[in-house]
Formats: sequence, C-alpha cells, structure tokens
Amino acid sequence: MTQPVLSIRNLTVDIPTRYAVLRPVDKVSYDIAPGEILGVVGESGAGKSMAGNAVIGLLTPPAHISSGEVWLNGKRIDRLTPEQMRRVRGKDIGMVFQDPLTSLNPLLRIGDQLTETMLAHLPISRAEAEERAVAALEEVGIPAARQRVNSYPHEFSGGMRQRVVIALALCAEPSLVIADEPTTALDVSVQAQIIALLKRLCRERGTAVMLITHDMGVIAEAADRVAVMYAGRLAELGPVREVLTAPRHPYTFGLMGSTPLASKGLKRLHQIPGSMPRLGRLPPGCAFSPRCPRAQDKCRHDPGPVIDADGAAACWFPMDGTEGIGGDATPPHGGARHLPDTSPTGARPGADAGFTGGGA
Ligand SMILES: Nc1ncnc2c1ncn2[C@@H]1O[C@H](COP(=O)(O)OP(=O)(O)OP(=O)(O)O)[C@@H](O)[C@H]1O
Repeated sequence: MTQPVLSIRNLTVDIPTRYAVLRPVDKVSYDIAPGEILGVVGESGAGKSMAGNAVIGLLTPPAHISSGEVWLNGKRIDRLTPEQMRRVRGKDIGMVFQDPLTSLNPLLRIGDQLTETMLAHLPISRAEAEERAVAALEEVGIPAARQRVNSYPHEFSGGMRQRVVIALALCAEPSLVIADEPTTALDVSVQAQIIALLKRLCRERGTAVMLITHDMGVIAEAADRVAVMYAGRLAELGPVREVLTAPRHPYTFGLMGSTPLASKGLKRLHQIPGSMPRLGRLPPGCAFSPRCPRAQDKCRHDPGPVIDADGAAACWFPMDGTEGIGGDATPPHGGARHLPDTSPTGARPGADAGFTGGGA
C-alpha cells in the first residue's frame, strides 16, 4: 500500500482552563494518501479546525497536543520545534484559509509573494521563480497573469484572491494542503469553481488534501473519503460514496438530512434537534446521545467506541446502511449525482431516523 502523506493517530488536543481541561480533539486517527482529498465535516465547534491546526503546529496556547502522533511522509512532526515546523509549513504543507487575506501579505505584490515563497523552498533561480509565478497564476485562472503579478491583494475580488492563495499554497510543491473552509466567505456562484480548481490541481500533482468544511455539498462534490467530527471525536470515517449513500452513524444521517437539497428544489429539511454540547459540559456516555433518536441506556453511560484509521462509525448501535436511505439520497448541490444508487427503500437520509422534519 502507498505510504500515506499524512497519518494522525489518537491525536488529542487539550486546553487547560481554570476549572477543567477541555478536549476539543479526542483520539482522532486518519490517513490521507497522495492525491486523496479527505473531507473533515461537522457542525461549528466540532473540532475540525483544531485538528487541522494541530497538524500544522498552529495551535494557540494553552491549546496543545497532549497525546497521539502526527506523521508526514513517514516522519513524525508533532515533536518538532516551532522553527522546524515553520519550515515544514512552507515547504511540505500548503494552507488555504477561509479568508484569503490571512494568507496574503497586503503590502506585497502577489508576484513577489509567489516568487519569494518558491525561492525559499525550491532550488531555482529568481528568473525561473518569476516565470513560474506567472504560470502559477495562469494555472489558477487569473486573466492577464503577466500583468497581474504586479497587483496587490486588495486589487482582486474575493474569488480571484482565493485563486491566488491556492497558487501560493501549491507553488512550493507541498505534499499536503490543508484547506479550512476555503469557500465559506465566497459568493455561492464562485464556491463551486474554487472547489473544482483545488480538486483538479491537487489531483494533477498528487497532493493530499485535508478539506475542512461544514458543508456536506462540498464533501459530496470534492472528497474521496470523509471524516465526520462531533464534539471533538470522529463519529464516522469512510469513503464518501459509502458514507453518503449509507451513513452508519445517526449523526451523519442527521447531518445529511439537515442539508438543503437545493439541486432538486426540495425544501424539506430534517433538522437535528438540540445543539452540540459545549466542551466543558459533555454528557456522560456518547456526546451525541442527548440528540440521538436511537440512543439506548448504554449510549448514555459509555462513550461511543473510538474508531481507528481504517474507518467505521463510533456508535454502539450503528445503522445498517439501509435504514431510510434511498436512491434519492442526493446531498446538496447535486453533489451525489456520481454516487451509486443503493436504494432499497426510496427514502432520503434523515427521513426515518426520527429527526425533526422541517416540512415539505
Ligand atoms: N482558547 C480556547 N479556549 C476554550 N475553548 C476553545 C478555545 N479555542 C477553541 N475552543 C473550543 O474548541 C472547540 C473546537 O473548535 P474548532 O474551531 O476546532 O471547531 P470547528 O469544528 O472548526 O468549528 P468552526 O467551523 O466554527 O470553526 C470549540 O468548542 C471551541 O469553542
């Protein structure tokens, strides 16, 4: 089997506070292979960004990795010094954040930003780096790239700026890109283009991608595998085709059902009742149990099983993959039109799981 680009094992992040130690990431394990896009999805506060920041060494103290391991291309990186980690971030890991201005220096021409990044990490001459900067902008679809290298970040629209950030993230030829809500701040019309661009470029280069999003539509459109997070833990991990057509964790099922089925003009939503518990107030047992229509006594006392990097559902009573799932299991934006029709029942996710219906 190909060596994964990224392997995280039992990754746990703690935040000591005056009253308790909060655990926003709890024993999370997964791999990302070369050229693979792993979508990390969950509600706000699930721990998606914390897990991403832990991988790139950008946790804000007092948050820190308290146990577990992070491996990049066969080398352990969770014990590197901040200086060593800075080099890894520039060379081996590219980053795309929600706000393009986080990644771009407002005072530097974008051509210079690309050139300096390449010169810092690649054995090439300045002339070659400048030529590659133009090519990189052309590749991400910036019109008149030879002139636009002289522009400053504020001279671009939001969508164009995010294209520049993608060019910057990829220019040092990293093996991993971490994209944290890369389209959330953009117009809906631009979102799909940016996701398609990221997907195409990473596929062509064999770059592994950790794509963090709250949007199941983005997962369906772009990801190969999906890691569903809830209250710091992995709820479910598996290939997108399997997880979206036959979710096994009731949370995944509810998350899909609560996504608008925009492409079909369907208004019916199945909202998951309640909200995710705050970190300091996690219930005993499975953190999802207070919201879970399938919860039994065991769920209220025993935390769900921890799943390993091979994937599964962290549920004592997982769904069997046929309950309430139909060929009409189309996630948002038509994303699942590539998914196989495994429908034995003709129902949609969320329809029969006892989640609150929003009305048709
Ligand atoms: N400095 C801090 N002190 C206490 N709790 C914190 C701190 N920083 C983050 N948290 C908590 O850690 C949890 C995980 O946050 P994280 O940003 O990783 O969530 P997320 O899934 O990425 O959500 P979002 O999509 O809103 O960014 C949240 O409950 C958040 O409130």
